[in-house]
Amino acid sequence: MFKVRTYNQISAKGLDRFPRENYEIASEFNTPDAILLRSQKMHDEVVADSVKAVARAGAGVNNIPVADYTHRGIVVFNTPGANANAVKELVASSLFLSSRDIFGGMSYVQGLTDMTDAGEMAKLLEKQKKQFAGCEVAGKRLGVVGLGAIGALVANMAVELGMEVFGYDPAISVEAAWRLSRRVQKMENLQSLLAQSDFITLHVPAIDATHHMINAEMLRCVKPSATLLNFAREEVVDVDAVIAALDEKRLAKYVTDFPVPALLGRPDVLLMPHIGASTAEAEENCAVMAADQLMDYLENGNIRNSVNFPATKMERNGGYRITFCNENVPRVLGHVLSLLADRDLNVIDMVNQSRDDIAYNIIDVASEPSDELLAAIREVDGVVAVRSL
Ligand SMILES: NC(=O)c1ccc[n+]([C@@H]2O[C@H](COP(=O)([O-])OP(=O)(O)OC[C@H]3O[C@@H](n4cnc5c(N)ncnc54)[C@H](O)[C@@H]3O)[C@@H](O)[C@H]2O)c1
Ligand SMILES: O=C(O)[C@H](O)COP(=O)(O)O
Repeated sequence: MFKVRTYNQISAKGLDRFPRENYEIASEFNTPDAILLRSQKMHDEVVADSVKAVARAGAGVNNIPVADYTHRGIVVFNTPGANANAVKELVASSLFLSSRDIFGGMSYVQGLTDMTDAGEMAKLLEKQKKQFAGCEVAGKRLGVVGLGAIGALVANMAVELGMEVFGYDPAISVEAAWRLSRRVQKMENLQSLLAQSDFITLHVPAIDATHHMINAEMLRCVKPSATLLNFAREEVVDVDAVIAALDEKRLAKYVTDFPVPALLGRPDVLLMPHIGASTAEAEENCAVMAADQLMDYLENGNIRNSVNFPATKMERNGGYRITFCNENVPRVLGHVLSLLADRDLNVIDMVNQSRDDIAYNIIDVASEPSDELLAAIREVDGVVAVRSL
């Protein structure tokens, strides 16, 4: 029986993937085999040595101490692209909400509680509507920073809206480049993108390289009429620099899914409570994908969509499966294979993959590995974690 500890609100569709005859799912377990979460901050959480994997039902993993888990042999998964459409749709809404005074107009109408005569009201609205006029997004320039799962959808959507679209992503993957409309123009640097965009939308992960990538210096490049949209993470933007730019009319508007108190009460900001991925569809997609990846790892040792371990898959063709991960240094695999040979264990099939400092191995053997063998593997210099499946 595997125990999966959940944090946050995980879609029931995802939880239903776990067959209850093999899995116990609960938000309280002292020694779970795996953790399934969304935005729960794990940096200060004590995670038991029993944990073999952590699945993030979502994209961003900055809430997880990934490097620490890697050293402990804990595989961290995420669900690339599973919530991208939800974010794209919120960005589309935000383009419209920031270019037209939809909120202002709606609250003005709702405030006319003293009116009783429909004719009078219609006359008043026709007279007052000019205060809520705005602009169209068609024909405007959108700069998309980060062209991964979300950025590419946003860029393509904006092309369809008739916008002129520019993209900046120095590390774009081949698959992401294939997904991108040919009408998205490639920018060589962030400053050039910022200088010509009417709207700038950020879709990069929160990593060291993107910390405060929008800062005072970068904000000096933007047009005073520009709107900045941040649906990526709070850390990507230096919010003090944004407030200074808004105060000095060097930036027109800031729209973000990551509000801080200093932004409250300003007419030039639109603040949302981190709802980019909060649709039934996205929550379901993420939870199902995360659950499937976790089960394949717990039951078969296969790794798909991990952010710290190499993608590894080996079909099961009978026999008994041993998996182990080790520091990515010479002789560890050879040493483990010699332990198998010493015990006359025949290898049916094996795979060895590495990623940065970590290596991961699946070995299928003809007879059942003993506890003594597993303990001997665990003792090999450089081995971090061993399992028999
Ligand atoms: N608001 C929300 O609810 C919500 C929902 C989903 C994701 N997110 C955030 O959006 C981020 C992106 O999600 P995704 O699914 O598109 O991820 P992704 O990994 O598919 O794409 C990220 C892209 O950013 C690019 N990139 C990295 N560093 C860059 C840099 N310095 N400059 C320009 N581009 C850079 C990468 O090359 C990649 O193409 C997530 O990491 C998460 O923080 C927020
Ligand atoms: O990185 C993500 O996937 C989003 O920020 C969504 O976070 P959530 O799952 O907490 O809504």
